[in-house]
Amino acid sequence: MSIDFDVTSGQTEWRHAVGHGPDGVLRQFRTGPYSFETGGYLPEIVIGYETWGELNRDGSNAVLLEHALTGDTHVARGDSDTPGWWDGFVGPGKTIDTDRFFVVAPNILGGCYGTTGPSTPDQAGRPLGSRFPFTTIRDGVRVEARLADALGIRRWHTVIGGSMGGARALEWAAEFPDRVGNCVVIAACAESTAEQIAFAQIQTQSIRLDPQFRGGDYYGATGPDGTPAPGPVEGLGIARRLAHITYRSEPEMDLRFGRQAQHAEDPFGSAGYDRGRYQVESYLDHQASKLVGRFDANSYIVLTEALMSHDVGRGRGGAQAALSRLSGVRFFVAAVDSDRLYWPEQSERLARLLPSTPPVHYITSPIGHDGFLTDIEQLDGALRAEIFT
Ligand SMILES: CC(=O)SCCNC(=O)CCNC(=O)[C@H](O)C(C)(C)COP(=O)(O)OP(=O)(O)OC[C@H]1O[C@@H](n2cnc3c(N)ncnc32)[C@H](O)[C@@H]1OP(=O)(O)O
Ligand SMILES: N[C@@H](CCO)C(=O)O
Repeated sequence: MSIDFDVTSGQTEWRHAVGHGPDGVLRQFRTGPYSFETGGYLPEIVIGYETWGELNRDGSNAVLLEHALTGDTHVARGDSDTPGWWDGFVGPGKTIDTDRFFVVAPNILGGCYGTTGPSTPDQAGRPLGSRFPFTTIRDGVRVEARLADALGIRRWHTVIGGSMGGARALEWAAEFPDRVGNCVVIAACAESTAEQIAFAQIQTQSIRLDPQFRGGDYYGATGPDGTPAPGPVEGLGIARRLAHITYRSEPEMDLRFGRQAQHAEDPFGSAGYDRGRYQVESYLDHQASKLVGRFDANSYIVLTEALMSHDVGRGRGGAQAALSRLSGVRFFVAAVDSDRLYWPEQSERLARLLPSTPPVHYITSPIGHDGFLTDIEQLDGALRAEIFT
């Protein structure tokens, strides 16, 4: 499918300059036309990204930091007013020391934080919506390589990410092994498993089955009375509720919420009917409402399906063959011990398939998968000793 496309017609003032301005401030780069792995095409892809620190003369201190599913480019506060999602981990004197390293964090292809995605308008100003091509993690990496070229980075000192960010980091190593010095894969695996795909499918279906989804072309839609339609917020909210359960552990939820009512006066019928609200329901409602307020439903589908497609061995003779070729890349593999979405065994398997069979480092946390966000500082010592020496 060919689409006339003009990123300048969007609401955002697009910036074409490449390089870095103030730390932690979004910039955008036009990469040009792109043919997707499974056959789609767009005449222009823009990548939104933030940077911290200075690239040294030989370009050897560049770190690529890949965010997770609903993450964004704002990893650290930098010169901005807003804290980043890995603030304790990236910054002056921190594990990824921005006094020493030049850190680049791009929004993934298909996202909604500055990079071309389904909400990006075409030349006529109409969001791409359902016309946005099927996207893989590999597609995302390939367009990021163009950003690296433009920034003058031939080889990354390190590519690092957690969860989907870990899948992106691994795919970078497999696709461009001579461009990755170190690869840090946290709470991720070699290929999405049947269970991960199953959880993901329920999420994408809950959005698609929302009547407000309108086949993906819900932008600017109005209701029968002419007022703006809400978009598939109910479906997106259900997707986030389910996803969030997988991001947390059963013991943590039980300890935090148990069977407690959100309000002491809430009635609890003996059969669970005619009741008030359990605390955990209120918590999930809150997580849903927060995501709905900050994320585009089509991007959620595109990125979830990209993650379903994650398979480092696809087209490379399988995971073992693909990974066995990566002897020139130093790997650091980490898992969260209580993760029930990316089970530690999957990180152990990934490590076993790598030529160097590195040990798996553990984040010890009762939280579950989200421990790669809340407890990342636990990797400080090992990362300083092995990667950011
Ligand atoms: C690598 C990446 O790029 S990933 C992107 C990073 N960002 C995100 O993931 C954004 C989504 N956020 C999250 O997933 C989480 O907030 C994390 C993982 C970042 C942090 O987790 P935690 O600090 O453990 O947060 P937690 O799960 O306790 O949630 C706290 C929220 O729940 C609310 N909450 C707690 N109990 C209840 C309850 N009974 N009823 C309603 N709300 C509740 C808190 O008020 C708080 O609200 P706030 O976030 O609006 O301040
Ligand atoms: N909290 C993370 C979990 C997925 O890794 C996110 O929303 O992206």
